[in-house]
Amino acid sequence: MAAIELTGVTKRYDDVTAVDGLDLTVPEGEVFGFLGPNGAGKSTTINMILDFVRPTTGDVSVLGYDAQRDSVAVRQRTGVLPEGFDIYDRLTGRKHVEFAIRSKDATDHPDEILERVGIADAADRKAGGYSKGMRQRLALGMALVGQPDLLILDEPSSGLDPAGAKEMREIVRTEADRGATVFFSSHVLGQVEAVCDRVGIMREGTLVAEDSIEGLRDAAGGEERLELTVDSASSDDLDAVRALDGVESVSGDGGTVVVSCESSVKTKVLSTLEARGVTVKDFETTEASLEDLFLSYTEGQKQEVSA
Ligand SMILES: Nc1ncnc2c1ncn2[C@@H]1O[C@H](COP(=O)(O)OP(=O)(O)OP(=O)(O)O)[C@@H](O)[C@H]1O
Repeated sequence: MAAIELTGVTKRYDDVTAVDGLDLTVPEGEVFGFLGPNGAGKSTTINMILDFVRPTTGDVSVLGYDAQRDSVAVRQRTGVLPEGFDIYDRLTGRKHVEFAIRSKDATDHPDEILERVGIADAADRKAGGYSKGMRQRLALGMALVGQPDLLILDEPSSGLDPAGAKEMREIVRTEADRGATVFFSSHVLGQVEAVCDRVGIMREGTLVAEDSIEGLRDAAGGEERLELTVDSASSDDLDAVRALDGVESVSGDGGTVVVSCESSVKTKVLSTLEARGVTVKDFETTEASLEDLFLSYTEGQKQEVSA
């Protein structure tokens, strides 16, 4: 069963088509990064998954349920970090989490949740006084309540400092390891790269790419350059590397081997040399920039600077 399945989903607002014939399947247990520039249709898609917005046409199924008919069941098993999360200024962080626990009929301990998201120290402070990043951490904590089968995180890194963004990624991984599906949106590829199994890139309401990070790298042109320092490599050794699928060019002068190849064959290059008795003392790679690739998929649209 897919955790999320959208089939031919379109959402129109008067003359704006926010989402245009979208087909998207996210298997259970996957960490899926949903990317795209401002206005690409990410929030609209998330809102349709949660039945906050109804599609003009098409079907949305979530955790095996019809997103519209069974929206209560979907929300019960889903943890959501919404975009622009509203806090209750007068309530403490702990009260927020207690509220989430009650509304989900969950048994979590509020302090454990607050500890996980790094704001245990501020548990008894009114959330109105929290910084932007602390609010974001609180929202993430509330989403984690009840061990949801599906986590939907809309721009989870927004407002987080680098340490917070890293902690967020670790939490995403931990949740995935216990079997949850994680679907999160971002307009910064770098933030999802380290944690996603797969990404989808939206542009003007359609999915323009859907792949693993590795696959995206290959699509970036495969222009990865691998520079190896070896004890000695003969021309036969170089020929053996040249013969590998995905290797574009090989040059070398005995002590150095330079290979242009698809990123997926990097390890094959190393193991081929080592199997031939060549000792690899050191290596450096220059990777294709994913951010450049992301822009190549989405360019032509106005880009706002991300928060
Ligand atoms: N309620 C609405 N009424 C009219 N147009 C809307 C509405 N909601 C979204 N849109 C339009 O649909 C398009 C997609 O918006 P959406 O919020 O889904 O994009 P997004 O990818 O989430 O962008 P961002 O990264 O800025 O949050 C935009 O052109 C937006 O103006």
